[in-house]
Amino acid sequence: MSASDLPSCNDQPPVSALTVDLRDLAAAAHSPVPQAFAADPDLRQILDGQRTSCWTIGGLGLVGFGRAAHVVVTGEDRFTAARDWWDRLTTQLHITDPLNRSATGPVAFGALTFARASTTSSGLVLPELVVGHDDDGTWVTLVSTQPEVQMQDVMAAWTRLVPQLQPVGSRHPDPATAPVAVADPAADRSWCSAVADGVGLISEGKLEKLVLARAVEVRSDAQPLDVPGALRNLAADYSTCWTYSVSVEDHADPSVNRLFGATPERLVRVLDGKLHARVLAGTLDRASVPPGIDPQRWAQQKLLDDPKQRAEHEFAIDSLLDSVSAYTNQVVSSPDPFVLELPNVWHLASDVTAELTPGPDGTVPSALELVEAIHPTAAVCGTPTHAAAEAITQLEGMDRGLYAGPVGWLDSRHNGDFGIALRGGVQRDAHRAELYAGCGVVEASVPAEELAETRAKLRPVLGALGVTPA
Ligand SMILES: C=C(O[C@@H]1C=C(C(=O)O)C=C[C@H]1O)C(=O)O
Repeated sequence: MSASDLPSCNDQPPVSALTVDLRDLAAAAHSPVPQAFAADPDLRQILDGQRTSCWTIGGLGLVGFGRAAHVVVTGEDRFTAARDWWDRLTTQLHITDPLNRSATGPVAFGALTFARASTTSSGLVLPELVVGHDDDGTWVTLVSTQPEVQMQDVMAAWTRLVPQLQPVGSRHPDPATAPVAVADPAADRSWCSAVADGVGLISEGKLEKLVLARAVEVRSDAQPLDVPGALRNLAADYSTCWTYSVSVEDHADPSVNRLFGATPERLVRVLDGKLHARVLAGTLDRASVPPGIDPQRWAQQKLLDDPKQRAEHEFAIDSLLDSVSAYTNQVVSSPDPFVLELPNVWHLASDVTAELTPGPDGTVPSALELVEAIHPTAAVCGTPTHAAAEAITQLEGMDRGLYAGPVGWLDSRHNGDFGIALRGGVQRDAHRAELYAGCGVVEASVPAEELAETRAKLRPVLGALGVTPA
């Protein structure tokens, strides 16, 4: 299925977009922008509300409010259909953007399924108002159905859509009414046997690596799940990860099928003709350090010096380099991975940058084009890709939906930033969410250890939701 004609959801299509510098907006007479925010525009202060889209890291990034248009796409051509919709939409918009740099002007938030055969909706959302903050400044973009947009319209939209400032920092609900993770020992056992089957396929030479994941259900009977609160907690406690939230479908109840989490893995960023990626594969639970051992030495020994972890990482980095080779003549990647420290785990990580080669028309490929070329890497699928994807379908026995798919944003100049939707989940309704975690499986993998690794990866999002540990 492909994107249909504009508009996808609203009766009236957006026709214009205006970007203003936050300083100008805050300085205008009767501005609704709090002076405290103008002085310190840490986006985590406005990361609230039920209809918020976000992509933030340490207070920088983008937060979107409301919905001016969206597109839902599925199937193998979901990337091209989304791209076509966005190109058509932005060509038709009258854009006033004096700042004219990455992420200013209209931006869409997007989430796409891991598998082409998934029945889950992929898509893009163009929020009505976006607040952006990077090292060079802070701006606000309003998308409107009116041909002429003024500063007053941006102020009115701010008043209507932007929540009250919240202090940055994590807060957790009362343990007495905390949500619970539904324990399912039989599902854990069958997941371990799927891992053993995966190891079997590798031993038979059918695969070299595959990534197997499982889902955990969280329920909150006493009160609605606080997903905005979880986003604020993740953004505060995991400030080196990208906190994301996108609702592709437009449900009257905004909690239905909302994707959320905080990922440490950047699939691809396109910024002014350059590509950036952070590949992760190889994991160590920080809670596993034996007493009396220096944690840094332990991490070095168990990750950098361990052939199993290095092999897992090698597959992931090779798959990325292979898929970007057609788009660049010059790739820079450190010869050895480094150890990335997160509050819950250490990962083997490699940062990659590349100069994109312009096509005959002088433009470089768009972020979404690269996302399509790169997804799925062996960090979340396996090697060889197609055989691993088939094994995942057979062994996991679930539709991954948006988990492990690309999530992020794109602008109208082909810039964008996409991560892999990990360390999070999908809220199903006001009282229920499904969270996901997976691990790379190689010949030396031990099922019980992989199960423990998924638990370590689930800790951040469970903690952010206030789930009481079992
Ligand atoms: C699959 C996940 O994580 C991926 C798998 C990793 C591994 O196997 O070591 C590490 C980081 C991610 O690339 C997940 O978090 O669900």
